[in-house]
Amino acid sequence: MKQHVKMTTLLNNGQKIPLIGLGTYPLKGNSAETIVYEALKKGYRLIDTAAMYGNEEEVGRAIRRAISEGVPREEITIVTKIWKTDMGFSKTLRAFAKSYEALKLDMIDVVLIHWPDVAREKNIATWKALEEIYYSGKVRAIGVSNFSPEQLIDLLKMADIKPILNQYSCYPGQSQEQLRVFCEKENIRSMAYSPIHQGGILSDQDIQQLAEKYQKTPAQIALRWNIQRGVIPIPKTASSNRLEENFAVFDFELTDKEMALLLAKG
Ligand SMILES: NC(=O)C1=CN([C@@H]2O[C@H](COP(=O)(O)OP(=O)(O)OC[C@H]3O[C@@H](n4cnc5c(N)ncnc54)[C@H](OP(=O)(O)O)[C@@H]3O)[C@@H](O)[C@H]2O)C=CC1
Ligand SMILES: O=C1CO[C@H](CO)[C@@H](O)[C@@H]1O
Repeated sequence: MKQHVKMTTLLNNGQKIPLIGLGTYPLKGNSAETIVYEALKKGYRLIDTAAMYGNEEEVGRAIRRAISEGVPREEITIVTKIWKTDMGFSKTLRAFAKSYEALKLDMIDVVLIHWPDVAREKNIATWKALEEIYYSGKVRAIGVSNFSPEQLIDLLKMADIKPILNQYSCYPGQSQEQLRVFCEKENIRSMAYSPIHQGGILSDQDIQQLAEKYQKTPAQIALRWNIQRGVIPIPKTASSNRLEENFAVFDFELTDKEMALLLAKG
């Protein structure tokens, strides 16, 4: 589990980001803190949280503890998000201040708009607030989640800072290929939530056959598929064993034909 140092890619601002991370919804309290700490000790370097998850304090505590025990802060990417009800310029500034206070890390690596609003003006006002937060020096990068190509095009028209990434649901069966290609063309990194479809891909027969071929699990096949197409998966688990399983995806490679087979699922 110590391969993390090379397991990074670059974002459009030159910032390094790991190829896989840990999701934390709906973990709270001790279970959130324990699994985040354990993940960092086992080599994970990307942690996804959000104000809406109600676990930023625990996540921050786990990260600070791992850092105090020698995990290099500069290797860690912490992602948090501005929730729907906190959108708009001043509300976003206030929401970020709360997240910043809860996480208690001097620098937040990535802050995302959690969901686009139907009102274009609200997305713009929220983005302008994120830009102001970026200029304040408290965040390293800003991005979005659940944005379509159309919503991204709209945002890009008025953005002084380009979104660093777009986090959306993505697994074999919901490849979101059009969105992925759009993001790649715009140099916006794709990040996959629900990368194993909350367990929904485990019984897929093609995935099971590939798992057998590579002596891997179906979850590992689904995670590897996203990694090979440049998408960063953030599987959630509360289990120590699955934490290790989900991270052990760097010792095999799917063929082009196998990549296409999984892509064709939708
Ligand atoms: N931006 C957004 O709007 C959203 C972001 N997210 C983020 O993405 C993360 C991941 O997405 P999520 O929806 O949780 O879905 P996932 O696809 O990560 O699935 C998580 C579920 O799969 C189980 N699981 C994990 N690993 C394995 C494995 N190797 N084998 C079998 N089962 C496994 C977990 O159970 P167990 O814990 O028991 O292992 C859990 O029930 C969230 O935690 C959150 O951080 C999620 C939804 C929306
Ligand atoms: O991040 C999230 C976690 O899961 C929730 C329930 O599916 C989503 O609504 C939310 O976007």
